[in-house]
Parts: sequence; structure tokens; C-alpha cells
Amino acid sequence: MHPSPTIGIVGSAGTYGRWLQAFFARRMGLRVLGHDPGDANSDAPDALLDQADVLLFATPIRVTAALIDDYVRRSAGREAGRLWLDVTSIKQGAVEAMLRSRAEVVGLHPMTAPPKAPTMKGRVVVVCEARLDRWRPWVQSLLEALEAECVHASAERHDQMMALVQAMVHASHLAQAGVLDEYAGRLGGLGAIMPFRSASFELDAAIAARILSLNPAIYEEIQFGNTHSAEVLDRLLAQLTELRDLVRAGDDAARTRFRERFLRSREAFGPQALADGNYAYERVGYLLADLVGPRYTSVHLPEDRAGSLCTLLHVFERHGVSLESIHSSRTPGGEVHFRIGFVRGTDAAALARAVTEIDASGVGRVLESG
Ligand SMILES: NC(=O)C1=CN([C@@H]2O[C@H](COP(=O)(O)OP(=O)(O)OC[C@H]3O[C@@H](n4cnc5c(N)ncnc54)[C@H](O)[C@@H]3O)[C@@H](O)[C@H]2O)C=CC1
Ligand SMILES: O=C(O)C(=O)Cc1ccc(O)cc1
Repeated sequence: MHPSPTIGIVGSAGTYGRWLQAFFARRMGLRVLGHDPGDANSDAPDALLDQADVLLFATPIRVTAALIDDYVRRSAGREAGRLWLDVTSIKQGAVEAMLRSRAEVVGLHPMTAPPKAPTMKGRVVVVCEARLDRWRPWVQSLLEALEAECVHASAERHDQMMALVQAMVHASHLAQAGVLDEYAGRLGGLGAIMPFRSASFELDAAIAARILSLNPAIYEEIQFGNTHSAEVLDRLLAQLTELRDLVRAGDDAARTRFRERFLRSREAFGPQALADGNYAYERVGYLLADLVGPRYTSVHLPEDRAGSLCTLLHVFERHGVSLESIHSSRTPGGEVHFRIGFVRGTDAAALARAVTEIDASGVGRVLESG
């Protein structure tokens, strides 16, 4: 094991490859090589196989196992004593292929698109330790640097879990998107439905929109490339079919059966999961309600120092503007910004004076104000 290993990223020009390149170079201070056919200036595969102490595959799911096999062949034993990693969404094929090398092997699965932030803080990463010995301390330091919430599992268990966590969730939302499209002619599209939204509808539509905005090849492979997906879809369909049959029957017996099903699922969740889920839902509901409040200002605080938010809030206080909510999030550029909502009846002129002072004094940079 090398304390400051050279990293080689296969797929370095891709969405994850680019994030990982910045992470290893900037956060961990390591030398990073990368190969990607999409980047003519990237390093040759042989440079990675010669020089990289840690080789990481961040390539499309469908080609990854065969690509790793190709790297095993080309490496021809040079990988002994080194570490091979991957970030493929489906783990069994990739991990089994890496195990055909002589390298130590750990499969990783970040349960998020590459974050805007420099680490995985607050996100989950599944860790599949397949053959780990001398590289263990370094892998531990990598996981600490990622700042993720790590969960350990075999590749097989990971894929079974992902059939529920990803394949089922994506399929349900793709089905909803399809139904909404079928109804668009009759009732209008999402734009016509949204004014009638519940928080649940809004959240489900947001999930569908998220899925439809990202890389379709990943969603295709999460369904088609996981051997456990079809069975989970069978179960989902059976549950929906039973529900549909009960509703169609419409009699007292069907209603009794519906209530039994409802109560059984409630028991299966258990009181703690129900309480936690309800609390999470309500918090998100408040957040969504706050974010559509008509009077608001979004501000970036350029000075990352204790008390700078307090200085900002004093400006509103001096101008007699009362706050209703305050939320922080990240801009696409990775800057933290605060969205501040104001109480109903806020004096627009007083708010405008506060906003001007914030910008002019340099306390904050106002991004948007409504
Ligand atoms: N994007 C996401 O939200 C997440 C992606 N992942 C996983 O990360 C991996 C990469 O995904 P993305 O970066 O989103 O895909 P991407 O399509 O943006 O990047 C893949 C890169 O691999 C390159 N590539 C293709 N064939 C290659 C080869 N023979 N040698 C070297 N590079 C090659 C492509 O040119 C491309 O730049 C996938 O396995 C995916 O399952 C995991 C979690 C989330
Ligand atoms: O960030 C999101 O919304 C995602 O769900 C993206 C995503 C896509 C594929 C993965 O294997 C993990 C996460």
C-alpha cells in the first residue's frame, strides 16, 4: 500500500469521473491520471496500468464488466498489490470482474448523482469489500475523506437492495409519468395539474422529473442489468393488480380487504418508521410551502466567517422587515446561499432598501429577490 497513491480513473471525462478527479486531486491531494475515449487529451490505458496504484472504474454500467475484463487482460499481473475500485450502480458484474484480477477489490456505490458539494457529506455510499487486506487503512481514509454515510454489503446483497431502492422506485415513477401523459389530452399536462397539487403529488412529480432529467442509460440498466429487478416488478404489479381488482369489485368485502391490506402495511412499517416518515414528510412539506412564498430574497454570503449571517439579518431588522423562514442550499456552482422568506404584508419599499444595502455594503450578494 502506498500512503499517497496515484489514482487512475477509467471514464475520467464522464459525470462521475470528473467529480472524482476533482475530489482525489483537491480534497485528497493525490496525483490523478484518467483515461476516457471521449477526451483526446486523456492518458492512455497503459499509463494507468503502469502508474496508478489505485484504479477506479466510472464507466457506463452496461460495458463495465467487459471493460474490466479487458483491463485484467492488459494488466497481466501488474495489478498485484494494488487496489481496484468502481462506482457502478449495479455491483455484482463489476465486482466479480475486478476479482478476476490479482488486485485488492472494493466496490463503491454512491447513492446520489455527483453532488454540487466537494464531498458526499449527508449522502449514502454502499461499500462492497470484496478482497481487502493491505489497502484497508487507505480505504478507511478514503471513506473518511468522502464524509459519506457508509453502509457495507456484499455485491449480491447490494443488488437485491437496489432492486427495491432503485428499480422499484424508478419503475413506479416512470409508470406515473406515463399515466400523466395518457391523461394530458383530457385534463391537460403537468402545468394544468400542478395548481391542484398535494405535497405528495408535488414530491412524486419532482421524483419523476429528476429521473427523466438524468442519464437514461443509467435508468435503463438499473432495470435491465439487475437480475433481481424483474421479480420486484412482478411483486409491484401483483400489488397494484390486487388493488385495482378490489376497487373494481367495489363491494363491502373488497373494502374490508383493502382496510386489512392498509393495516397490515401500517404494522409492517412499525410505529417508529411511521413516526420518522411522517416527520420527514411534514418537514419537506413546510419546506415546499416556504419555497413558494411570494416575498423572498436569495443571498450568497461571500465571507465564510462566524457571525456573517447575523450581520445580514441585522440589515433586515434595521429596515423593519420581519422574516418568516430561512433556508440554506447550494447553487449549481457549489456556493451556499440563503433563501429568506418574509411575512405577509411586508413593505416592498423597506425590503428594497434592505436589499440595496446588503448588496452595496458587501454583507451579501443578492441573487434573486421577489
Ligand atoms: N450519474 C449518476 O447519477 C450516478 C452514476 N453512477 C455510476 O457511475 C458510472 C458512470 O456514470 P456516469 O459518470 O453518470 O456516466 P457517463 O456516461 O457520464 O460517463 C461514463 C464515461 O465513461 C466513458 N467510457 C465509455 N467507454 C469507455 C472505455 N472503454 N474506457 C474508458 N472510458 C469509457 C465515456 O466516454 C464517459 O465519459 C456508472 O457505472 C453509473 O452507474 C453511480 C451513481 C450515480
Ligand atoms: O441523485 C439522484 O436523484 C439519483 O437518484 C441519481 C442516481 C442514479 C443512479 C444511482 O446509482 C444512484 C443515484
